[in-house]
Amino acid sequence: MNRHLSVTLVIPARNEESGLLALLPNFLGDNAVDTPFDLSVTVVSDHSTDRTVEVAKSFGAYVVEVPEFMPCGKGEALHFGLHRSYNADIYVTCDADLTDFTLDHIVRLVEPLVRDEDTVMARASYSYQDESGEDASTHRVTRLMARPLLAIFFPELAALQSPLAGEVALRARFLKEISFLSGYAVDAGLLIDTYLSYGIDGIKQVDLGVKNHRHHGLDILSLQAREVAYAILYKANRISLAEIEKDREFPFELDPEYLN
Ligand SMILES: O=c1ccn([C@@H]2O[C@H](COP(=O)(O)OP(=O)(O)O)[C@@H](O)[C@H]2O)c(=O)[nH]1
Ligand SMILES: O=C(O)[C@@H](COP(=O)(O)O)O[C@H]1O[C@H](CO)[C@@H](O)[C@H](O)[C@H]1O
Repeated sequence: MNRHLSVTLVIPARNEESGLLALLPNFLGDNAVDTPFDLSVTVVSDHSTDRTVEVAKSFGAYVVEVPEFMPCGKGEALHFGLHRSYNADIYVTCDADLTDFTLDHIVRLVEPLVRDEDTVMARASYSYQDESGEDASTHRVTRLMARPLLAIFFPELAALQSPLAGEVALRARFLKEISFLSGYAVDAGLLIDTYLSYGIDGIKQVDLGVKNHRHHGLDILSLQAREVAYAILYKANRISLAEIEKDREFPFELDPEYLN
């Protein structure tokens, strides 16, 4: 890798002050000197009411705040943050609640894009087992809903271990070509768009071992599952935008006007 390559890590964060306190020291501050490329970090505060903004700034991250007029949502935050970040060759995204996502993980996610021009997306692949080797209560939306539904409509994507993981490296030129879906639909939307444009060979998996992160209860997971199901059905042309929107409070496919 080389120092002329610019990489921007974009972290959507809604009330993540405690997550960021654990995560940001992994690659900002003293650890920043070791990057094999030019790395900048953008934290996108999504209507946070805690100290997310102050904590991110205290580590030297570039902070953008989703404007009041935009709805909350992971897709909204990523959409806004990616476009408000400094120009980079490669963008990496990660969730703010990961406890042991490090500079090494960023380097490993970027590597397939550096090695092969035809790779557009490199995505984290995590174990379903915990450190003791037991099947863990993890990837619940993935295993119970997303992979079975992908197996029906996009079988090649069902073979991915962690098709919803938020830890992804993306080539900048690809981001200019795609639309963003709102809320938790964004991860599945980006994945399927990449696949439809570049095929399975455009996507590489990077084994990052065990993922340690906060686990939501079934109420939030059920909302997540619905949004991811919408994304898969919509991209499979099995459901229309009108059908989705009558069941939602905000747009499913994000309006580029949000970026102006
Ligand atoms: O309305 C939201 C919901 C989530 N997120 C961020 O999106 C990432 C993933 O969300 P979450 O942790 O809820 O998903 P999980 O990984 O638990 O499925 C986190 O950094 C959140 O702070 C956000 O910016 N806005
Ligand atoms: O992988 C999954 O099934 C869900 C829930 O994860 P856990 O069961 O709490 O490990 O989490 C992912 O899906 C979300 C919706 O697409 C993404 O936003 C998260 O980044 C991802 O961790």
